[in-house]
Amino acid sequence: MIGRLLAELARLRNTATWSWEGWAASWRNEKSLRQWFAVNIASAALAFTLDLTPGERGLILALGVLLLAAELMNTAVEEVVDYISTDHDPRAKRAKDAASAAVAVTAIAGGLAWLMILLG
Ligand SMILES: Nc1ncnc2c1ncn2[C@@H]1O[C@H](COP(=O)(O)OP(=O)(O)OP(=O)(O)O)[C@@H](O)[C@H]1O
Repeated sequence: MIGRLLAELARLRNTATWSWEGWAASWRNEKSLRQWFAVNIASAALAFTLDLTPGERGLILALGVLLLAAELMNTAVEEVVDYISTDHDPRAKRAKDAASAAVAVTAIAGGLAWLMILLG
């Protein structure tokens, strides 16, 4: 029982370490992630400055974090595609463009939430 618990804790620690390594590598190599992070800071600052309800603040913060997650997935897709081949191929384009569109759609969700909150 204790052995299984320790193994599970070690697995969790590894998962956290690898996630941190993924974040750190993406932060170093992806300008877009750093830009979206800056947008998130500005958006969060505004959410805490304006007179919003806790639910509205929560929605803005959660959508901001989801945007960072989408950007990380976009980075993952780009890395995998380039790892498989850097040859030009319509499938590579579709994969990269779909991942990029996922970021755009998530950003639109955040923009819509802000619009609805501000327009009431
Ligand atoms: N191997 C490939 N085959 C076909 N099209 C590709 C390939 N690699 C990239 N593209 C396309 O070329 C365009 C630019 O892609 P690229 O990966 O250079 O973008 P990027 O400017 O580096 O993107 P980001 O700023 O998100 O990192 C996109 O439409 C992408 O789908």
